[in-house]
Amino acid sequence: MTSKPVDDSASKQNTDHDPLQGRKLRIGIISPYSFETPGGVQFHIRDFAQELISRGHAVEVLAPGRRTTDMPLWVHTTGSSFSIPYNGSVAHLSYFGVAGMLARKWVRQGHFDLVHLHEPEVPSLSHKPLVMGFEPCPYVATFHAAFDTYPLALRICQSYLRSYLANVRAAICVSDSALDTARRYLRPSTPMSIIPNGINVQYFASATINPDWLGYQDHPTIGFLGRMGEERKGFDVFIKACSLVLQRYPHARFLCVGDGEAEGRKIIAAIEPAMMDHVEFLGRISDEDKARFYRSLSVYVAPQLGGESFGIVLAEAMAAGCPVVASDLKAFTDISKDGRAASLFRTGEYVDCAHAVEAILDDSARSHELSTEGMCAAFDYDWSSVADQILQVYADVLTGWRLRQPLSAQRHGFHNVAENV
Ligand SMILES: Nc1nc2c(ncn2[C@@H]2O[C@H](COP(=O)(O)OP(=O)(O)O[C@H]3O[C@H](CO)[C@@H](O)[C@H](O)[C@@H]3O)[C@@H](O)[C@H]2O)c(=O)[nH]1
Repeated sequence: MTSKPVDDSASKQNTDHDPLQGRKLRIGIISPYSFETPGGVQFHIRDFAQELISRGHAVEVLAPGRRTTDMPLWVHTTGSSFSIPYNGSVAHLSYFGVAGMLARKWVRQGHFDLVHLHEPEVPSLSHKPLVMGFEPCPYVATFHAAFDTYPLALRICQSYLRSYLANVRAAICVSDSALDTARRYLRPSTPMSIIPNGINVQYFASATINPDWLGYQDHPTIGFLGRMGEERKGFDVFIKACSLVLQRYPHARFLCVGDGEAEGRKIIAAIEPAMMDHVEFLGRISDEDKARFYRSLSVYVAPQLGGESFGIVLAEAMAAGCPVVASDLKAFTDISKDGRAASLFRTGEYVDCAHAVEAILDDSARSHELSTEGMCAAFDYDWSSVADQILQVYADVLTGWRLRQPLSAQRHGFHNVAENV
């Protein structure tokens, strides 16, 4: 799946040239979620900010929660957050008290050319500048969420959100599923583009193998990565499938990365206690180890049950050349190029999942084919092209913004960069 404009008014995608023609921007990015816990949106914002900085743009990020020592200096935090269950996950947000005032002050003092809001429909920081009717520069929004069942709370708030999101000048949706979400809140006239999440392909492709995690012939290693305690991540499907694989491959090892070991153990105890001796919990690992993990596995399994807007984990594993077995969710089917770049099984069907894993372990040619196809497909998601596509949206928005300014402001060079785009 590559970037594509959703309608005629959507921005043109062009990766052949610098969309900003050499201009450097001051960009503010607001995350709805705390950076204290790992998550797809936070990783996306962090890596995109790094890509922009490497291209010479000035970037500041505002997020809920507290600062931790591993956060880059350009990440600013509100100092506190609260947790709520959201789309099958637990989200750490800032909304009440001084959050709105902080967000407004941060936008005003940042003197940004453009502010990029992530998931502005979520009651958190990225929603605040819109609610306050405060628009010193244009707002672009990225929609990440995909819902299997649309939450009642969001349905109730739909018309309220529609009125506040009217100030979004362009929307970016990470997939078709995220576009369905965005369409509920945005006016049809808002330009919307589908631009996927990004990864650094080279980082994964060149990671060194970890001999401890390396699978070989009759001793394969099969991996899971994600929050094990969240039902939608499908850890139970993984465990049940693994117990079948173990019957064919008694020396197989099952390596599990991510938060939620305690919940993971409870799930195993409840459904397949015999698997306890064969599952190894590696906990939350560094990004470097994550790349080495994917590089070393015989097979990576993505058994998610729903609520996945994109599936960044598939793209990561594919970039590392790891054969992937994934549930046939819409977003995963798109990334897998309809099953050519990853082997798909019916969502939730652990027997199918086990068969798909065994088909790869049984046949080295199949394993090699998936590895090669996956690596090729992963290039669609490399930051080099994903960032170009986002910058093209910025360029279009800034041009439109400049045209909206009174002639006197244009003449005096206000919104300096927009003027030159
Ligand atoms: N280093 C490290 N990274 C981790 C770990 N656990 C998870 N991650 C990383 O965290 C990111 C998100 O992983 P998921 O658990 O799969 O996604 P999510 O937070 O539910 O993300 C949602 O948004 C993404 C971005 O739009 C979507 O891609 C995804 O499908 C989902 O909708 C991925 O880059 C994944 O590698 C860990 O222990 N260590």
